Amino acid sequence: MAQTYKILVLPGDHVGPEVVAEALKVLDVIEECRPNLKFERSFGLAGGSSIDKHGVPMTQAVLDKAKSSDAVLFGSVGGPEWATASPNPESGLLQLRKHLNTFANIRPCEVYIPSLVSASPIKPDLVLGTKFIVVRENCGGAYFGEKVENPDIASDLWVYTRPEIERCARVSAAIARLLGRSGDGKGGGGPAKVWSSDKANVLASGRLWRAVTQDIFDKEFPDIELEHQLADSMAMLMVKDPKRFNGVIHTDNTFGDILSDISGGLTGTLGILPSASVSGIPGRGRCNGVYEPVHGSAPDIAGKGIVNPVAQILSLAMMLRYSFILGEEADAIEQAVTMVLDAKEFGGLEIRTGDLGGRSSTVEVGNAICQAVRKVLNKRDSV
Ligand SMILES: NC(=O)c1ccc[n+]([C@@H]2O[C@H](COP(=O)([O-])OP(=O)(O)OC[C@H]3O[C@@H](n4cnc5c(N)ncnc54)[C@H](O)[C@@H]3O)[C@@H](O)[C@H]2O)c1
Ligand SMILES: CC(C)[C@H](C(=O)O)[C@@H](O)C(=O)O
Ligand SMILES: [Mg+2]
Repeated sequence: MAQTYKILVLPGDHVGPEVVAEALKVLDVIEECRPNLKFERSFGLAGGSSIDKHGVPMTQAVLDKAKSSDAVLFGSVGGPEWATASPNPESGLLQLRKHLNTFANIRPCEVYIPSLVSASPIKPDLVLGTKFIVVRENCGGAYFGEKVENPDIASDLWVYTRPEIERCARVSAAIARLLGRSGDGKGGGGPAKVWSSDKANVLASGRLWRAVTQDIFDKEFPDIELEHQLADSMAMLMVKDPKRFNGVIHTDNTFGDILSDISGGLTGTLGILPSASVSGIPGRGRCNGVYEPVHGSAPDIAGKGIVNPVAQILSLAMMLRYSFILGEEADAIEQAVTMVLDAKEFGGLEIRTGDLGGRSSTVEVGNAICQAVRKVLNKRDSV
């Protein structure tokens, strides 16, 4: 009897549908190689495309469908044509995250092969070997506090409660254990170091963030090394000396948004950075989640067939790992991406999109990754 997983697919706007199409091809390959797994997919509108059809960026029907699914594969939303829409496309994504209580957003950044280094604007010896995972609080802070919006005055209440910080700290600790100090993803060398990033020198919410984080690590994770770093200097040091933060960066919603885009500056592109917004503690059984690249809808390159699908495909791998506990299949996707980026798969032929200095199309990269996934899984079966 096949194990069935229900996935709601929300491609969104602009490049969203282009990259989601490639991730779905990879899912087809997993099904083809693993006949005992079935990924039942339903589709919906989100963001601008939902505004155009329904007048709102997220309908109740889509929210209900998301809740009754095992996970959501999300593309990206927004674009200049909805710049004055109220509510705007982006608020649909926030509604979805809140509705599913995906309180932690896991955003890995890794520069692990020389061919990726060439795409980075940072000096090779500084950037090669960078491996950190931002764990961003995802359902609170300035994003979700009470808003005032008038023509002459506006405000966003940046509010955090103790339980909101505690649960995010538990995810950061779990990720530190899974990642391991050696960065092998299997917890090698004991838990990775956790850097908590805040503005405790200015913001009351930052002082609470720091105090609660320290409490939780003292009480529940005394074996994990924790260090606090102000978010502004962290942003500077991440660029100057990225490997300094190898480990886990535990931070609030706003700083997490910014620090995870700095990751894109380190890799030279957002096109390879995935993310998982999860509603539970990784490693402790299945949880619902929204799997979305860090990048947005990239209207500047949409419709040209040149967007990098890697971030979306790696987000799919995170779905398999965290929501479905299919670690082997997730590993296979990650390995396949490395094989393609590293030009190890196709006789040294460089298959990569323009953001990584290549000339391949979105579809060519997607096809190459599919082929590599097939190879990895079939090889495993024959061992
Ligand atoms: N998860 C989401 O849906 C999400 C995330 C971020 C931004 N947005 C929205 O996306 C829209 C555009 O935002 P933006 O331009 O500030 O950020 P963006 O992430 O869409 O693009 C920033 C730059 O990175 C490039 N880029 C992004 N993804 C790429 C990929 N996969 N391959 C190659 N190049 C890539 C773009 O071409 C652009 O030059 C806005 O409406 C924003 O609110 C949505
Ligand atoms: C589109 C927007 C709501 C979103 C965020 O700020 O969380 C995006 O920038 C991201 O990083 O996922
Ligand atoms: Mg962002």
